[in-house]
Amino acid sequence: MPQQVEQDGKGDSIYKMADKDGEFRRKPSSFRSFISADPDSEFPAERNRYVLYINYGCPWAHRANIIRSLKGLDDIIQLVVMDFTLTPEGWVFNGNNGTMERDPLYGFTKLSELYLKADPTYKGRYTVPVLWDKKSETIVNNESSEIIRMFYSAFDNLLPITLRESSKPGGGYLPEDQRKEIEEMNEWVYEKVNNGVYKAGFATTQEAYLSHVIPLFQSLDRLEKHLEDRGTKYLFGEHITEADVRLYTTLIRFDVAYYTIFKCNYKMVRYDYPRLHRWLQNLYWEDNEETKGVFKRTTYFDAYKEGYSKAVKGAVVPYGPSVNIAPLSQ
Ligand SMILES: N[C@@H](CCC(=O)N[C@@H](CS)C(=O)NCC(=O)O)C(=O)O
Repeated sequence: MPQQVEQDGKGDSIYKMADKDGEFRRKPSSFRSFISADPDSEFPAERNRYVLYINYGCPWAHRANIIRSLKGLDDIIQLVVMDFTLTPEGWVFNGNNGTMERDPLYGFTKLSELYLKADPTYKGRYTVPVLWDKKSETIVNNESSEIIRMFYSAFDNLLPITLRESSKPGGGYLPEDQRKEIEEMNEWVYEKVNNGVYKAGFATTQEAYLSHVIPLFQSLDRLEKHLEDRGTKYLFGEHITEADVRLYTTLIRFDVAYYTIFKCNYKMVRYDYPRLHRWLQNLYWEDNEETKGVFKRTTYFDAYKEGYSKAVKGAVVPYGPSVNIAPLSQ
């Protein structure tokens, strides 16, 4: 019996994501501490003290991976990459797909071991991303929306001036003057798009599926209109904000994985949403001051196709599409 399923008692298989009523409900994350620039805090920003555990398939882990590199924290926060195939024992280290054979810190083979080291009484799901503190040997935080916010500025004193939020022309990844608007968008994009694809994909009744897939496409229409009305390169102007990062990790998986595997097939980004498509292409292909080539470098299409196929319990990976993302000239 898989450990996770035993713990939350939700069914006979880890692959069964929906509750009895056919609805998939993502559970709140449990570890919610913050790294701080204050040297006297519980988790002070220090070089080589923290480790980010991810896999390349997960869109929430992808957010954290993108911001880690955009912020120039690659040499400050260690990255540990696990296999993207969900097993009956949860996420594992196995050396597959170019990932690590064992946890480099403790030699663990399962992510659950890390959670239980942090808290032997832990009863939740063993999710990525995880931000680990090597000094106090515990999980600082396992909620991506909070991990990325720590990365924006907590380590700024350790970074060259140009990489600090205070020197960014647009005000950084969460500019104070746009914070309200960005947070408003975060809310519905999370509910209807980021998590909407999962709620459609893991639904086990027609009713549950339709109740999520329809609002998903209405929200993509709304995002397309937002870009049209604003006429800006990114969602909130000429600089990347967290709204762009949070949407990117879902849209880059859309045509290659969610469209087929999660049955989100009413429209395709590439054919039906010209502005979102161009926005996505710019983020992926451009290598400039804004993107630093990080979006492309952290994108793994094969992991999306294979990882999601296995997560919905089918071992068969879709053959297409023939082009993962069209070049910028198209
Ligand atoms: N709210 C969390 C969600 C993280 C999450 O659900 N991650 C998925 C992978 S995409 C996971 O690890 N699932 C394993 C499981 O639920 O057992 C975050 O944003 O960090």
